[in-house]
Amino acid sequence: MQPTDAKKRIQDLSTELKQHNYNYYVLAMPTIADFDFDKKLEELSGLEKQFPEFAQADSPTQQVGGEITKEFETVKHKWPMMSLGNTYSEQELLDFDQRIRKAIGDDFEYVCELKFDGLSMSLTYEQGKLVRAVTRGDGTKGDDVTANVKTIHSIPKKIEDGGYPEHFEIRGEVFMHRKAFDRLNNDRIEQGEVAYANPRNFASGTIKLQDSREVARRPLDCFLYFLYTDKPVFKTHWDSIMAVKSWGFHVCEHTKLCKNIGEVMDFISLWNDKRHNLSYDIDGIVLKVNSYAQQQELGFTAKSPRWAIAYKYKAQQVETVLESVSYQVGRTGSVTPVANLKPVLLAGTTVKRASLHNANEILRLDLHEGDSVFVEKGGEIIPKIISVNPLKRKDNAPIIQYITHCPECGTQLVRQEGEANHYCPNDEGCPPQIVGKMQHFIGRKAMNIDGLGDETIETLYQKGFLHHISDIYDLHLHSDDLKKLGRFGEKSINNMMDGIEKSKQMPFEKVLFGMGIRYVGETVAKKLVAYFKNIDSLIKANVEELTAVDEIGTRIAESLVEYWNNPEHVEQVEKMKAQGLQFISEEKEVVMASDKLAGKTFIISGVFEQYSRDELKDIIEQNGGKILSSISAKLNYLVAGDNMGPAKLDKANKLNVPIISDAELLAMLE
Ligand SMILES: NC(=O)c1ccc[n+]([C@@H]2O[C@H](COP(=O)([O-])OP(=O)(O)OC[C@H]3O[C@@H](n4cnc5c(N)ncnc54)[C@H](O)[C@@H]3O)[C@@H](O)[C@H]2O)c1
Ligand SMILES: [Zn+2]
Repeated sequence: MQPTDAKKRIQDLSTELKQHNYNYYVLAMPTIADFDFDKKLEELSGLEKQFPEFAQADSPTQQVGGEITKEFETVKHKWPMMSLGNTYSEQELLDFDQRIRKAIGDDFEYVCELKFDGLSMSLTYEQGKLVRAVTRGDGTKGDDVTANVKTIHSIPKKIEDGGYPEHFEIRGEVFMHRKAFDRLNNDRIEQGEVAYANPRNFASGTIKLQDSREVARRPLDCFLYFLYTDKPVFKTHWDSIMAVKSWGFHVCEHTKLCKNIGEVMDFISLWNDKRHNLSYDIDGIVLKVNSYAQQQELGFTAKSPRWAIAYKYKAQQVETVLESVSYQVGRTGSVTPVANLKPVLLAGTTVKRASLHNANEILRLDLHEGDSVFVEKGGEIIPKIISVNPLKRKDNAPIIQYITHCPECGTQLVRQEGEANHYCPNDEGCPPQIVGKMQHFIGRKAMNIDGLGDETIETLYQKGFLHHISDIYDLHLHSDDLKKLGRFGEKSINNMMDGIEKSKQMPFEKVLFGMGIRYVGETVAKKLVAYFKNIDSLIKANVEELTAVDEIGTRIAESLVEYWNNPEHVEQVEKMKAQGLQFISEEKEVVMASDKLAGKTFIISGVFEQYSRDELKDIIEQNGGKILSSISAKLNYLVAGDNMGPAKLDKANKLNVPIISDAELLAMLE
């Protein structure tokens, strides 16, 4: 390669890889397979060796890929959190073993561990108490996510028995079991939210949430695999890990002490098959030189220890033929293209379909009719088309054109600026949307109507009884016609009517969630109801007022405004009000406890140990205080808990707003 070309390639690769790092670590939404990422990184590393004059100081080859965020307090790591060298080749593993032998001789052992596919976490314990949890961040500094990590059950908040050092740091991988991922991700898809591609991304996205109560709802687990102490306590990694286990930490039972690289290879091939039976994802094996003294002799590179390496499994791939592309329309109108494939066996199951995600993905693949495609089942649960085999493309094969009109109702599809997905806007006339909305409404998490199921909804829609959610509450007017259908007995019709009647008592937040407005999931519905109290104020609210609510961003706000812009939706609400559904939150009667806070204004931010934010809000209001929606010079107090965003803190400081703790707030009432 010519120097000018090399210079350009190095620049391009660096820029591209930095963007991928951002997508992966910060957004938890990568757009490229790990294998391709690693290949590009390897190419960059090779070029930098050949042309060191063009290597950038902040090259992705020299730094851990993550970043610290603005949302959490930044903490400097006492011991840097590094990456691991990695390889996909057994030959390179043997080379690694040779290098070690050259440096320290033949007398050493390896500890082999599974390489859990999650995110690394550093936990600090003092006197046996968990005092801090910090993400890897950029390797030197990380985000303080203690409040969120405290919700993980398998991490001890306090160690019971003695025998542990007074101060220690322990590191491990936070991850989500596949079952929990499937369940929660399906909920997201149902609510029209962006789905996560795999459990790793879900875990990583979860740890960075601002609301610890939401984190607590998403079950995470953690395996520990490094111990750091000020004074040396153990001689080997193995001994430290065994001790850690005896203190009550979760250490993976498959960790194995290996005498030589041969035993390591056996471990690798054993887990190549067995990994599919684990309840969580691993993406490889980590081997670490066991003795601490030998680790010290070997030392570190800029980015990773020389005494450890990861062997990564290549995701299994097969080649098959694309038979057709079909399009599914979901309850929220979102259109998902699906590739129908010639059935093929992959990682133990027959694969017939693969998700194509959206129009961009079809473009990225440059997909043509009848193409031969490579399909992969990696961390992703749903198989994915990785690439096309251009050699097998038939001459004149037409390119796959994304549909312009809804396959279910013929309406022209829309695609909002900045969004990847197409939508069918005809939510009042598109069958899967109409039926899907009603099924969502009666579902367990929404109105939970007994005596009415998904199939009945489908039938009643087809027979012309149901079109809108509100029609459910008119069904009692048609019980004779229902009997005539011959499908339902008297008893089941009575049950149905009972269930429908009872559901009128369901609280406003369930009704709002049940309406199935795009991006308004359970939590969002609760927040909106707590803030606006009744549907009329919610309908009137503009984007600015909506985003003043804790955790409501512009995407949700715009979706709501757009929804209420349709007069049919407002009419529906009026009809359901008349039918007796709840559109006002049951006001907790404010019993004034005192007027000690009269005339004072407050904002509550962050996470508190003893109270939820709502509880603190009640306390303030019951004592005559007022809650404001944004920080201004008018604000009297900012009540700050853990993990408050630094931007808020900054603003409060600039405006000289006093910052108080929950304890100080309570002291004002004494
Ligand atoms: N697809 C993308 O866009 C994209 C972008 C950036 C990074 N990546 C992927 O991430 C990898 C780089 O990430 P990395 O720097 O975290 O390195 P890594 O994942 O290759 O290895 C280091 C990490 O492994 C984890 N780990 C799991 N089990 C472990 C164990 N038993 N012992 C020690 N550590 C263990 C730790 O979190 C540690 O930080 C790349 O290999 C790449 O595949 C992908
Ligand atoms: Zn449609």
